[in-house]
Amino acid sequence: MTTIVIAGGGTGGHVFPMVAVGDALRAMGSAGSAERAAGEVRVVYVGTARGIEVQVMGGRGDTLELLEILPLRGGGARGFARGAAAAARALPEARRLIQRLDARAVLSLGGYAGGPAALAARSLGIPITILEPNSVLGLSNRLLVPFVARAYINFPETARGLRASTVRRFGVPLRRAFSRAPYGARAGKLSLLVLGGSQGAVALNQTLPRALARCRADGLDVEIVHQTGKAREAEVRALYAELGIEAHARVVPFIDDIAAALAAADVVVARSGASTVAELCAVGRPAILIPYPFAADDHQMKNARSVERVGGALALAQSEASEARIAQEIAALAGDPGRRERMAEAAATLGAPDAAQRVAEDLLALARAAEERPRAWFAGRGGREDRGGRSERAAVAEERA
Ligand SMILES: CC(=O)N[C@H]1[C@@H](OP(=O)(O)OP(=O)(O)OC[C@H]2O[C@@H](n3ccc(=O)[nH]c3=O)[C@H](O)[C@@H]2O)O[C@H](CO)[C@@H](O)[C@@H]1O
Repeated sequence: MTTIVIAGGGTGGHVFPMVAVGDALRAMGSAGSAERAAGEVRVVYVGTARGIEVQVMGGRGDTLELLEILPLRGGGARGFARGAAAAARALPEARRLIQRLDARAVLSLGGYAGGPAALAARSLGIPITILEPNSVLGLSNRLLVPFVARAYINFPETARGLRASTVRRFGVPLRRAFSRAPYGARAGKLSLLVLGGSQGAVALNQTLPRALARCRADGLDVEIVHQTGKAREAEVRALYAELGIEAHARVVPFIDDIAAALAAADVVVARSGASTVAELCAVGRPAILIPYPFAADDHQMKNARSVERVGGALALAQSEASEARIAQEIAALAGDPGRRERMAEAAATLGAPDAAQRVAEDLLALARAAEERPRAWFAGRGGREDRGGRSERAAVAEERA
């Protein structure tokens, strides 16, 4: 059996690609698959108690191991120092965990747990890889760059600063449900889907109801499905009611089946987290993207611009995204089904629904190649020295026995 560790977490943007790769790996190791002959595949997720991995992986019955780690970003210099100290303390714990799991490869998505789990594995001579769905490498993945055997990326510009031999541009791994859905642009009623990312978006919660009210006051037949984020639905529902348009708005905190919601939408108004954008493109829907303005290195704007450049979306900075402007853009799209159709087509050119499968295949090949090689090969490249010619794994197995 080959055990692969997928580490990271925090928000949906980290956790859902982890799940996507994990499911693809398991499918490859299950009966009926060509890779099955080489043995079963076990996937273990490593995260922290603070992220949504606890709910997501917990809800799916996956194996999730938790490390105790603090964020490096967001608390200023003192917060960084505290986080770095906690990460350093987490290393021995992570090392014991990787040894206990007998992991053959580690994939880090960044987030709190990704760095320590991957560094621990590297120190044991186990190949490590990173996955970066955004155009700019996250902090924890950036620290791992010198040690990685592979960097799975989505945007071409992410390759800058990475060793070319390690780069594989497969896209953002998506859960299986996401695939191209035919787009029947028609005049008449417009179904709008508002997505605030895994946590919802306060700015969209405040602006979209008012924009919808304007559209309807101007005689447009627009209906809305509005995802608000946890514990925000009551206030958003109240706003639609106050504006007298509650009959035209379905307000929900979270949507379990985003693929179906996208397929049912004529136009999507959304934040531009990497997975949201990738899912939009995989399904092929026109969008108005309003990036979260405080994302690290403004990466959401870069995500949005990449779709805008091919003609699949309109990217609106939050400072420009007034209710009047949004209403105006919705009206323009409502009145031009041909344009919407072209945007849907354009967005779909960026779709990569097979990214999870491609990452899984490459990762498994890497793990199996490493299994066959003496551990000293890795140790010679910066990993820990082999003990007396025996592989580290053999030494660990002996210690355990
Ligand atoms: C505020 C912030 O820093 N956000 C970051 C976070 O966003 P966030 O966690 O919002 O991530 P994404 O937009 O990338 O992905 C959201 C994921 O949650 C799922 N989903 C969302 C809502 C819902 O109701 N149901 C549901 O299943 C989506 O289908 C998607 O798979 O991680 C992304 C990936 O690193 C980054 O690009 C974002 O900048």
